[in-house]
Amino acid sequence: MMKIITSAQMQALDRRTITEAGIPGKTLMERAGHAVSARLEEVFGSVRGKRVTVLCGKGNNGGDGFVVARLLHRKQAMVHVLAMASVAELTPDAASMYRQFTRVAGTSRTRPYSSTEPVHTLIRGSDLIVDALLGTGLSADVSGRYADAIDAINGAGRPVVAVDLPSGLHADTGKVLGHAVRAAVTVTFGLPKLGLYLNQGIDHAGQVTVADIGIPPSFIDEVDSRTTLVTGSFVQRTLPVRRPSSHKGTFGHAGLIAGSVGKTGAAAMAAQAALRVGAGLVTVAIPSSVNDVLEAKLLEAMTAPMPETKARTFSRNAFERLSAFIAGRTAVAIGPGLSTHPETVELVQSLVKQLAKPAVLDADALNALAGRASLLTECKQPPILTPHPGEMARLEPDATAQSVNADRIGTATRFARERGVFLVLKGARTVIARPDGAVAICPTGNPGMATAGTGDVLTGMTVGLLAQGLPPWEAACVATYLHGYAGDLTAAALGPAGMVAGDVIAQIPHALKACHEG
Ligand SMILES: NC(=O)C1=CN([C@@H]2O[C@H](COP(=O)(O)OP(=O)(O)OC[C@H]3O[C@@H](n4cnc5c(N)ncnc54)[C@H](O)[C@@H]3O)[C@@H](O)[C@H]2O)[C@H](O)CC1
Ligand SMILES: [K+]
Repeated sequence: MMKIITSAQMQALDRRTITEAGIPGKTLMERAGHAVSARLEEVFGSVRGKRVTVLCGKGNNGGDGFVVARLLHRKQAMVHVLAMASVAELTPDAASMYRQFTRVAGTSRTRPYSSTEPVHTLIRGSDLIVDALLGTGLSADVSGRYADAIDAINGAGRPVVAVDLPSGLHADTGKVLGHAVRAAVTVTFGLPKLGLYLNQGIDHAGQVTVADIGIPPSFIDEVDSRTTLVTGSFVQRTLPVRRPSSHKGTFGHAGLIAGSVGKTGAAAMAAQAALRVGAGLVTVAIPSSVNDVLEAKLLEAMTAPMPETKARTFSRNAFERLSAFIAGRTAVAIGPGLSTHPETVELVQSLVKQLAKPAVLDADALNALAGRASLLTECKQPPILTPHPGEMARLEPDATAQSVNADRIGTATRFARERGVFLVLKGARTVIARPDGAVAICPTGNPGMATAGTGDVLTGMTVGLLAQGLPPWEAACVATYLHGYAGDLTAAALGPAGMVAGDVIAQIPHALKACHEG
């Protein structure tokens, strides 16, 4: 995992690196510029012959921009720099990089930014735009020429690469201070900043990559941050290993308590997802009258028909058999498609109270706990809850989906600590919290996943990893990352509008393979 930090923490790391590790600020700036230039070509291809407009602020963010301009000029891009400040107003490092740029490109390649038609035309005529106006030094609402520049960038409808942060975005809160650049790609330096993963930060940052610019790891270890980013390397080293001697039993037996009349699809998708993420065996406990329907949908997964109500949902008479069902599994998931029939709600509450297996509680199991979250402290093992904001609001007194989304990290951290559970608060971006107060943010996923059933898929993937022996924290983080990764592969292949949950299931093996290979 990678620590996520605030701009103040980044600035302190910057200062320590320069003063204690003796790495000059200009070296950091040069490395930052190289990282942006490399990422720009990785995403958009060779810059040779392309018109690239670099907008540079008066601080070190602007300084990074002058480095990018010089590097792209050397790669035969047609670079123009629009400077917000005269060289006399620049920070010393930025001024030095400005002079290095004009030395190789000539002063004709740079001009002062002005809110005039020729400048706007130049921006609109770019193939690519580099935003080096403001970074962690942003300290007030953007106005005046900076606001005009940001609006001109956004109005040009051209791909934008943001240096460290999209200008105008608050590094700690992800809030837009008046005006903010909408970037296709953001290259942030040292460590990820919280604002890139919160609120409007997600829309404005685009694809975020973190560039290593040589901050000493010991300094990073000393930063006090309880928030981390789930990374591909964390997933790669945490995924279960399949040794040649492995057999079905090695990968556990996942049990699902799911489904009711009209909602067998949720059970089927969760079961398929559990198998696709590598569980050895999967059995679905299902109300008896819809058992045959479910069997028709499933090949590899088994089913266990259970006593039901007249409404064809789990009945309280299923309690003993479901308790034995849970005892016979490596891990269980309760919830997809259960319905909120009063008898089923009562049954779920009784099962949760005596849970003594690694477990996932989702969907209608969470709805059964509405107003009864105190039952969770009776679980013998802390379960993983996977609410979306609406389900989260029902678990919390006086909460709404809006109030949950207004403070996603705080809500998830508080609930996980108070109830002693692992909490996956779904949404953009998904937040994973654990009983000791630590919290992780998942960088994968996209709006195409806002479609019926993707929650059931995540539930299946999570219980599938629990069944393979991953502890709850690792299972929750890895399942969420893989789920979002499979969703990203699906959106890339089918487009975000037309994709459905079943397509995400089909991409799970590809996401797994990509994460294994690193
Ligand atoms: N390890 C790293 O993170 C590195 C960071 N670098 C880059 O440096 C910037 C931070 O530079 P700084 O000079 O502190 O501030 P900015 O360049 O972000 O801001 C410039 C300047 O702008 C003024 N300002 C603040 N708010 C506004 C506003 N609303 N409107 C207009 N002007 C505003 C304020 O005076 C600032 O000083 C960081 O983001 C990185 O890009 C290093 O160069 C490389 C290593
Ligand atoms: K910027």
